Amino acid sequence: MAAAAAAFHQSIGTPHSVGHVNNSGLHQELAKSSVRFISKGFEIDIGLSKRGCYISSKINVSVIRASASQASVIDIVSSPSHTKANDSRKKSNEAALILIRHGESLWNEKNLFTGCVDVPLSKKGVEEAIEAGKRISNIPVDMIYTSALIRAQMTAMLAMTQHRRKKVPVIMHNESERARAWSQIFSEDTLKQTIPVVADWRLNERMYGELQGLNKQETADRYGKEQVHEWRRSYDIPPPNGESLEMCAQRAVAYFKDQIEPQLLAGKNVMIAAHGNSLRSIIMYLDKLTSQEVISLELSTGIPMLYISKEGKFIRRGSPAGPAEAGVYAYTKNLALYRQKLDEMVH
Ligand SMILES: O=C(O)[C@@H](CO)OP(=O)(O)O
Repeated sequence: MAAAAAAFHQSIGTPHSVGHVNNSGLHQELAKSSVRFISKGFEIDIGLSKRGCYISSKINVSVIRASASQASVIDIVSSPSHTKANDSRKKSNEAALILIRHGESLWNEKNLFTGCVDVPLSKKGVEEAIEAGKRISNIPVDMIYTSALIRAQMTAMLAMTQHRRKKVPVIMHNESERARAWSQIFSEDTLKQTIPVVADWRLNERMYGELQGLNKQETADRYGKEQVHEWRRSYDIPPPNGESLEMCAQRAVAYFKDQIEPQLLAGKNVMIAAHGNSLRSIIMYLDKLTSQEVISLELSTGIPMLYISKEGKFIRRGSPAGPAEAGVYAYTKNLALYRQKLDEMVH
């Protein structure tokens, strides 16, 4: 039953245009000198330099170069008897990694500091999760990691309701011997049609200490905007009795390196549904951001981000635009083939 494991994902980059900036759920951070937007496959930095205000954008050229020499995703659609495809996958080190910040929660809606308080998605958050699922519905997922918090788990599960492959995400219960034994699956065929979901507290939102449950605006009015900004967006200054981003990054990145990266290196396609700060930590590691760069990185709720893991490197591919847009899935041959197989299954 331990076989009920496995899975990872790839990401895709997209061309960018300043014209897209305002319509894609982008978030803006009140950074002191610069702001980075990440959405739909492009990055835009806006900031102040000695010469005035600047705007710069980035296309990852490796996106274009990233070819697809392997068939790592094909066998996920094909029957298990397609051993040739399976062999190809073993040789391949390419895998997709999808990151999704949970949809809006009931406390995001109320503008409350949330941290590790376990609140569910709002109605809008449910819709965002479903929309995120549509965007990734043509991308293979072999394994899902979420935090221990319901808003991330709801997001992962709702997103998977939209996936065209129709595998069933199943939460792994390894918290005790009995939990493990009682959640076993006794059919190999059924098992093959499942996606293991591993929930771990190390992917949780950073613990917000004594700010948890407080209104963000009221806290700013009371302690001053500067102080609240320092608590929310400095790298190594924790809020009262809470975790700094640095502390959050220590456990989230350690978990990524220990548990998730080996799966990617084995060619498994992975989705991670987590939180603003645990994902910023992981992106800091993937994109080799400095502590200065990460503090101005903001992630929108419910927007999937894709990376390709290849030969130990992570290539940002942005965010798939939607199931109807074929182009975004063709950034690697593997993703295009996977989608083609899905299309063939339907027709
Ligand atoms: O309240 C929280 O837990 C987080 C994420 O919503 O807030 P912040 O934007 O300050 O990181």
